[in-house]
Amino acid sequence: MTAAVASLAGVTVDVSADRGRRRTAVRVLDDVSLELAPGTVTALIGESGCGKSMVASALCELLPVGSVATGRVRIGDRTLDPRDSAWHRVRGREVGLVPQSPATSFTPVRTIGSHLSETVTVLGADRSVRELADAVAYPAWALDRYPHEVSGGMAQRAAIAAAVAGRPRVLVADEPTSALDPELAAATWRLLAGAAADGAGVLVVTHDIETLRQVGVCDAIAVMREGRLLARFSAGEFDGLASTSASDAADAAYSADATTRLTDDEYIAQFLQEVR
Ligand SMILES: Nc1ncnc2c1ncn2[C@@H]1O[C@H](COP(=O)(O)OP(=O)(O)OP(=O)(O)O)[C@@H](O)[C@H]1O
Repeated sequence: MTAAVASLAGVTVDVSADRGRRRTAVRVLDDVSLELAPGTVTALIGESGCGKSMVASALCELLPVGSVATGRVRIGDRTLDPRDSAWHRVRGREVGLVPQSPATSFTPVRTIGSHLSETVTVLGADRSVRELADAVAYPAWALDRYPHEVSGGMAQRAAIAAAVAGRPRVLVADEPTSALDPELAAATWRLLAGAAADGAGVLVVTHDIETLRQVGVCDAIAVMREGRLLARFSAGEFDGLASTSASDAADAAYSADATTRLTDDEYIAQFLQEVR
């Protein structure tokens, strides 16, 4: 296998939470190991609250304040501690993040063009604002628009333009299609696949595995449950399982009583069912 462009090795994260009058630590990631190969798109899936966004945050060191992380994060040739000051230079340049709500992640008092211009300057990007806009099919006439004046799809394109400006070797997108209709979702997946075609290792957190698979740009699928990474499949393995032996387990999982706790295999089978 080609050397990974990013990896998590045995990453465990505890965040502190209020429990009545006491503060307790809640484990949100439990010994997670994951590698991203260059030129590939990996989808991270699993039920709500299982820790997908925490994995994305760990790859950018954007974990909640007060969280305690152990394990290793490697980006390119660097192994970074969670509080390493080098993260300031790594974010944007080596790891790009496409946020879940691009329209609200931009400052409302500045235009999209102004945001991209600042990103280009800060990162010393090798493409102009116009070139970045062209790369993601963001219309030049809309660079003077404020974030609230553009559609969800346009805001998403602008966010991807900002994330790829520094030509990061790792691109992390947290539910980038959650507010988009299927057509715009497919266009977003293709843009992210374009970053992979340029050599990046791309991780997408998504509940939209069906559209992603339909577009045919997904190389690997990792399944999470309760802070653990249960399994990682190549797209071919996933398709094979979805169409054959897993079907029975999926049917069993779907018909299981709501109070019945699924086994890990049944849990995985639920997701196979979605793309069958
Ligand atoms: N800022 C935070 N502070 C404390 N706990 C948090 C914070 N963000 C998330 N959590 C907790 O961490 C756990 C994992 O959350 P996470 O957002 O990673 O799940 P997810 O799989 O991305 O969910 P979803 O699909 O609903 O976005 C959950 O128990 C959540 O309540």
